[in-house]
Amino acid sequence: MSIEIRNVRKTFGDFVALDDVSVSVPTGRLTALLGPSGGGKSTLLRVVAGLEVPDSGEIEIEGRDATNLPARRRNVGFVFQHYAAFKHLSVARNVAFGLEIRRTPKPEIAERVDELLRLVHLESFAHRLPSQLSGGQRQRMALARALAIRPSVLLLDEPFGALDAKVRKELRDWLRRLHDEIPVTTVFVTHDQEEALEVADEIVVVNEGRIEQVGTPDDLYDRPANDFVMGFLGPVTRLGGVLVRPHDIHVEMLPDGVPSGAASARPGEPVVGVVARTTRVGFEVRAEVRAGDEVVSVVVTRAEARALGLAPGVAVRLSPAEGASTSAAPEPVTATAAV
Ligand SMILES: Nc1ncnc2c1ncn2[C@@H]1O[C@H](COP(=O)(O)OP(=O)(O)OP(=O)(O)O)[C@@H](O)[C@H]1O
Repeated sequence: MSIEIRNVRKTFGDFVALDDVSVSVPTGRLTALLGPSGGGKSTLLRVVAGLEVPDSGEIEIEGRDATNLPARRRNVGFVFQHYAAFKHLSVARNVAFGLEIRRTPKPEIAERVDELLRLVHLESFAHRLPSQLSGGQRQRMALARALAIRPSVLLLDEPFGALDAKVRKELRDWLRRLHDEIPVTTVFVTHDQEEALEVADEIVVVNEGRIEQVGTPDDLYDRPANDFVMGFLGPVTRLGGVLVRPHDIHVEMLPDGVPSGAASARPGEPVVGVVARTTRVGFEVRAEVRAGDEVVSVVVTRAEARALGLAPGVAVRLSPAEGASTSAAPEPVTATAAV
């Protein structure tokens, strides 16, 4: 394991930002800290970087106790959402900065900067000032700068958060490829579940100062440890007392309508209801089915919707599809999330 976080507690006044957090970050992997705003992701990253001192607990980096090491001696590279470049220095000098303060010999610096600028596809921008770069290019420069010192771990705090959706997506793909090329142990913070599912090898779900679950994207999506993880990783709907993903619902038509008294199914049993509304979004059809007191969200493909004759007013029987992940749904108020 590259980073071991053991029983870390961090408070700000009365507020508990991290509550006895323990997690291991595997070597050479791309790990996402995922969770809602204010959950403690950035605080956890900052504790690992040495920018925040925990009240108690331990941090080990590459087998070495780093709990009391200052940030500059932890050999970590760090990139923030709003990257502060040296405005008056060229891109190349910004990338070289960490090496210059470490008194690395000049020819070695020049070679390393060339290599890094090639890696982040900024070789033709070496002599520009940061203000002459786009937001995405600036974040790539920030990554090159963080990598310059050959850190044993790379910590990224919402590195693409401030960019527009298209650039964000491009950078996300690029980060995945970059990591495959140079597999430095990398931890990045995101509140975007799609970003975590797409990019990370491993996801740590952080909420209210605690770890909810650690696993691969598949583990978390298919085998969520609890309702929170299930709801956070993708849309869920309430179906007869359980939570299920809207596309994991098997739909059958009831040509004779809803049998009387059939709406009160027990948890886990099929539910019958009437389609209230259908909406086509791209290749999907989303349907709202009114079943007793519940409104169930269902997603099927256009072809399925056509084959079934799914339309407002028709009666259907709904059940979790084979192999669907389900979870108990204790709170009707929050159970039906937007699809
Ligand atoms: N220096 C500080 N002083 C007081 N409270 C703080 C400080 N830093 C963080 N907090 C609080 O700790 C909690 C966790 O913050 P943190 O930034 O770690 O959350 P986060 O999960 O990264 O959220 P976001 O996605 O919004 O950045 C928040 O409620 C925040 O207000």
